Amino acid sequence: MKVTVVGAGAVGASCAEYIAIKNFASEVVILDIKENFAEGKAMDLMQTASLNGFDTKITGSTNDYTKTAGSDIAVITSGIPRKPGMTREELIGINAGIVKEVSSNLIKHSPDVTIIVVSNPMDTMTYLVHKTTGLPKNRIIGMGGALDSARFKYRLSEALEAPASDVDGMVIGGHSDTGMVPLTRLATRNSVPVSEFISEERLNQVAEDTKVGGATLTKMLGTSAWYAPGAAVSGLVQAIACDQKKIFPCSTLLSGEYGLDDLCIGVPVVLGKDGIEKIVEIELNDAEKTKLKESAEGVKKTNGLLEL
Ligand SMILES: NC(=O)c1ccc[n+]([C@@H]2O[C@H](COP(=O)([O-])OP(=O)(O)OC[C@H]3O[C@@H](n4cnc5c(N)ncnc54)[C@H](O)[C@@H]3O)[C@@H](O)[C@H]2O)c1
Ligand SMILES: O=C(O)C[C@H](O)C(=O)O
Repeated sequence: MKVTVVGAGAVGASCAEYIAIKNFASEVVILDIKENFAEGKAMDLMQTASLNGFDTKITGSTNDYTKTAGSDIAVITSGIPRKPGMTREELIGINAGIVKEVSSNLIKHSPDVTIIVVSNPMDTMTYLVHKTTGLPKNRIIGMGGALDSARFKYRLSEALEAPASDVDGMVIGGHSDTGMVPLTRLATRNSVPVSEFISEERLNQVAEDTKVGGATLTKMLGTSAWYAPGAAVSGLVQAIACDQKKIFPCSTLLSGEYGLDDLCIGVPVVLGKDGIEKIVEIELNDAEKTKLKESAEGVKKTNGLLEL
């Protein structure tokens, strides 16, 4: 199993590190445009192999896509991150060109690749890859919901004073400060609805904190987060590489599911060797349907800024 990670920055390196530590891939290639940067990150990571006990071979490449040839999965993290006070949508001007060029280069050398899009604004970048590459829809996956759901579980665990491993919950909708839809009604602590443990007001606070999870960290760090994003991407890569058939909320092209059409947005999907093997349509209540519809309108507005 060969995995390419484009972008050797904060998220790309974190993602490569988690993939290696989980030890399921034979090879990870990291590619960046900055001279020797990916090679340096790869060497530094390889020097953790004996310490962390993995056999994955990690190599770096300065913009040489021949080294990525035959990749089964490619992760696109190249592009600029936001700074405090910015929205993800403001990154579209620079990142759209980068994502378009990178996805085209990847496919030239790996025609059967499954692409995971991370660069922001992620739902729109995922849609751009659909519009410009012609890859089948099951092989284009946007990562946002897996991260947002992890942040939701973190906030729930805080509110419940329980370990995150005891908590389950999912965030659907667009990966934006206003568009996320944390499904509080369906969140559980060891199968018990969380509403049995905390007030509606506290649960609403959990949802609001979840939605601004990325912005909160960007304010604290001066740039956006990387550990949880890297871990979330590695979870998707592992689900595909190991044909796990796990459900994650991912950004995928909808054609009527959830009453939505011609956009990529986060909904639950089954991930396995064929990428997105199924879109799971769960029954939403009226309030959730309205929030998802509003979120979709926001994503479509950003998609409208693309020069296709
Ligand atoms: N979807 C998500 O959940 C999520 C989470 C975190 C970050 N992000 C996004 O991921 C992106 C990367 O964030 P980061 O913190 O790693 O940024 P970063 O600046 O640390 O790294 C980005 C890297 O991309 C490289 N790059 C730029 N243009 C390139 C090109 N054409 N080809 C190859 N490499 C190129 C840069 O040289 C840099 O090393 C940002 O757009 C950020 O908003 C998304
Ligand atoms: O917040 C950001 O801009 C980066 C990423 O989308 C995140 O949620 O951490």
